[in-house]
Amino acid sequence: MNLSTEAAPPGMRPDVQGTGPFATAGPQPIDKYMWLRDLRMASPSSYFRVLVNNTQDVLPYIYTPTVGKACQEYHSLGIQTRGLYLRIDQDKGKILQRLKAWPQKRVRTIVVTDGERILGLGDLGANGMGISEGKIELYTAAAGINPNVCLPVCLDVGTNNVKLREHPDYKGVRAARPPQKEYDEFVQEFMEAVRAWQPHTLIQFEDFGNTNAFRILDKYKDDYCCFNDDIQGTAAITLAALLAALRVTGKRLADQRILFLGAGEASAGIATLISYCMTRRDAIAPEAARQRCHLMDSKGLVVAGRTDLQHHKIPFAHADVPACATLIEAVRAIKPTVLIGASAVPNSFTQQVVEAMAQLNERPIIFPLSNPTSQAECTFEQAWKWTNGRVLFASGSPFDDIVDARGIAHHPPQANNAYIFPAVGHAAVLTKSKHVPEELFLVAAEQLAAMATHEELSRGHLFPLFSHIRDISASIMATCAHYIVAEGLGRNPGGWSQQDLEAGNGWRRAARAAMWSPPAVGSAPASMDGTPLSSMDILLPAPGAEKTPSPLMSGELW
Ligand SMILES: NC(=O)C1=CN([C@@H]2O[C@H](COP(=O)(O)OP(=O)(O)OC[C@H]3O[C@@H](n4cnc5c(N)ncnc54)[C@H](O)[C@@H]3O)[C@@H](O)[C@H]2O)C=CC1
Ligand SMILES: CC(=O)C(=O)O
Ligand SMILES: [Mg+2]
Repeated sequence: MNLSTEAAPPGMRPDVQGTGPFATAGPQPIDKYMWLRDLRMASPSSYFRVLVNNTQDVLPYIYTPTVGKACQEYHSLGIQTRGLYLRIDQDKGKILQRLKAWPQKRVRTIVVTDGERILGLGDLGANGMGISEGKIELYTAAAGINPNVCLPVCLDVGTNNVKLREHPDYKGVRAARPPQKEYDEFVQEFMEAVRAWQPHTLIQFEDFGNTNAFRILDKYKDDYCCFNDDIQGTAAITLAALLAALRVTGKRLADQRILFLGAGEASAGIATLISYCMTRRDAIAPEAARQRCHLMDSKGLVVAGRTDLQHHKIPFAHADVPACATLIEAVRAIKPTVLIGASAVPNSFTQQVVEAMAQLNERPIIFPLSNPTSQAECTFEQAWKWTNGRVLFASGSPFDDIVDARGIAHHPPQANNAYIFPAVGHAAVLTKSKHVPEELFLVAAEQLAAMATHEELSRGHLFPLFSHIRDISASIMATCAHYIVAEGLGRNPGGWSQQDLEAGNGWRRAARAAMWSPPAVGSAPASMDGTPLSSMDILLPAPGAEKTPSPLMSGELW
């Protein structure tokens, strides 16, 4: 549909600074983002129908890459957030009080950021709320968590982004990030307050800077139902992509040599899970498995003897490789079968690097994972061209299809943790899991890796398309929920007996039944657990808005 010819529905912002979806110049992605936000406020049922029925089409607008731009401009977009800000200068010592005063009385899923590392865009302070909002929408769209029980949170502890915090429109705390002790006390107060307020709530840490992310995860992972999406969710999707690629090449995981550009949350998380998987699948020793993973940071290859290494890099500091300052040197020294980018350095997978990978491997596996698109290490087109179409590719943000000389379209798979976290998180919520064990990410990855059909694999699709995400999530949820209960960490989903769960596809049916869906057009807007959708202040539609036909619902999306 052409939004530029549509009239703005009543109650909706017609435009953003004159370039909106209804302007004659045609809508920009950020306008579509704003339009969807407005639709959510005006008519939540319509919004969730759009999201659930068109997830793949809408994904680039509510999520990467557009959410990156939205976070960069959040302070000047006139956004009214539905999330909860907790400010270190005003709410310290009063977080529980704030939570108890919040209009949602039942919350089961929280995505929380402190805004320090938003995608590959750096410290965006309070603007990071946009990422918590975007991720929480995917819990509903992809895994059917009732939106009434979802809460995006931003811990506003200040920002070291001086330009942003001095901007006249910036609404966050206008101070530098605090010292670690003060920061840790604030996070601790938040964790305890959430537990006191809502004991069975899953907490997803999102886009924290890596100096805090690893420490926070280590501190809370065994005592709280929580996980870090950038470390653990990313690990699972990347392992899934790799295992699916190996279904194409027919090679063993333990025979791979994997080189990472970037040695932060994503890379360390992926390398840890891959090596763990090697020990489980191919029965090799943990040390030998880690030897197959090589990380590069901004100072060069991570090798034994370097004295400047953060804690999370040390397991991957090997003695049997030379110090390499550049990626091409490292490719020549290590001869990787797999090249993974999680550096947020655009164009770092140069023609020389990609061609070297193509010389070393019949089917080079190349995953530029950095987000948003502007930070990707290379594009699909480049990887395709420089390997003569032999690449097995997956990227963090979406790229266009390539049509080859025979007219066959090749769709670049998206290796984004959005395939994983909604289902893993919903499984933890459904079973009231005490915590989120590391093993769950392995279970989820193996499940997803097996899903693409041989026909899909032959066209480079490592996973089924995101348009099937609810089916994908149901399978992952079922396996994860089963695992949690079998390990004694949680309980059977409410209303399901052991006998029902063990019969036929019992766990899958239970997962499916737990998925909330928006009400059909014309029916009363009620949620599956009986809570009226309109009972929550944040989701209150404008009077009569439900009757307004949405142009988004009338046919093809943009
Ligand atoms: N596809 C997906 O699902 C996900 C993608 N990501 C993306 O991965 C990127 C990195 O995220 P994190 O690991 O969490 O960040 P991080 O800040 O923890 O790590 C970044 C790493 O890149 C390294 N680096 C920076 N400049 C470099 C250079 N010139 N050469 C080599 N290494 C360099 C840094 O030293 C650091 O080790 C981001 O763009 C993020 O959006 C992160 C999580 C999930
Ligand atoms: C996808 C994601 O979590 C990130 O880029 O940070
Ligand atoms: Mg993230």
